Amino acid sequence: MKVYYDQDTNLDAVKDKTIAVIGYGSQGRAQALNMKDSGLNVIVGLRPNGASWEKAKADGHTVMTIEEAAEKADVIHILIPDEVQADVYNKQIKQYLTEGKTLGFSHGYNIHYGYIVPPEGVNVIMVAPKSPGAMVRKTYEEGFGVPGLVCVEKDETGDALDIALGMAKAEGLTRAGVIKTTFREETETDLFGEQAVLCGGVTELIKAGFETLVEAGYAPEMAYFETCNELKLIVDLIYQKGLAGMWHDVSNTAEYGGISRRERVVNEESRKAMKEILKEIQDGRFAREWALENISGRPHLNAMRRLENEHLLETTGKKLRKMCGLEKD
Ligand SMILES: NC(=O)C1=CN([C@@H]2O[C@H](COP(=O)(O)OP(=O)(O)OC[C@H]3O[C@@H](n4cnc5c(N)ncnc54)[C@H](OP(=O)(O)O)[C@@H]3O)[C@@H](O)[C@H]2O)C=CC1
Ligand SMILES: CC(=O)[C@](C)(O)C(=O)O
Repeated sequence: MKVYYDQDTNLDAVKDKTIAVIGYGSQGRAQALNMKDSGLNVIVGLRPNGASWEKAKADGHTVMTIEEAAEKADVIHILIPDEVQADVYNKQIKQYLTEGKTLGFSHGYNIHYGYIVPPEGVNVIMVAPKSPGAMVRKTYEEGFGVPGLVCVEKDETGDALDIALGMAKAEGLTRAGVIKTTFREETETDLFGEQAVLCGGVTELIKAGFETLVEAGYAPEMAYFETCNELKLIVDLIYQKGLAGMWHDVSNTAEYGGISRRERVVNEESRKAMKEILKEIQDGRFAREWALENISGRPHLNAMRRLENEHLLETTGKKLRKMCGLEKD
């Protein structure tokens, strides 16, 4: 796969365009500030009575309603939650998508599953940082960036890829490296990652390890240190040096014990479950389930949030870090 870096990219295709960032949350704030600091003409489209309006104004942005921003912009970059994008698009954006404009996303979900169907004559691109928004901003301010993906679903003007790469450059992503892929690949791999590995898999592993130690009589603080706090340090090591580098840096005891026992934790059954999770993403079962959950007011998500927040890890983490001087007020 081709990786695009700073030296391969320029801002020519975007420097004279007005870019509307719709939404000012995790991604919206980070991407709007980075593009603005890179000299692009950014406007922010929000709902007037929402929490983001004042936040975006305080950050120095030109803020307006979603309709006004969509009408004024050459590029409309939708950075609101996936589950509300189709409704907002159909009611507040679609009518301003005139020929030659560009519609942008940071996740392929609504285009891939067909919840948003843009009109003819409009570019459809993706600029997707592979990182939470806060790190998109932090690394940019530190002079570097996070890696990202770009996609071109439709190129009506002949420069859709240049527009996507220009936005990626202005967001700092090409400092780390940007890969060109497709809406299908980004959607399916992103959903799989957040379900089976990053958010779902890892939190279940942490909770299972934490509960095993606490139920065996060890102090929650000890269990937290071992299964959560140190996990970050090990993952940092993997991020910097790869799996081999991490095994090199930990003790021989950890290396022997870890490699000889890990398949009793993540085993054939877990791998089979991962394959099933991916199949549900690929055949649309997850998307339909998530759509139904939202139509019915998110009863399951609300219940899961309550249970998750009552978990020992939520109360022990911050309190413990403060007790140990690892976290200031
Ligand atoms: N979170 C992440 O780290 C990543 C997210 N993405 C993708 O980026 C996109 C944005 O995600 P993310 O930044 O997490 O989203 P957030 O949940 O952080 O978005 C919050 C923003 O959306 C606005 N908003 C919420 N609901 C509505 C609505 N019904 N009408 C108008 N505005 C609304 C909020 O405005 P208000 O203040 O008025 O409520 C706020 O400005 C998604 O496609 C996501 O998949 C991609 C990579 C990483
Ligand atoms: C940070 C990221 O890309 C995630 C976890 O997939 C998301 O928040 O959507």
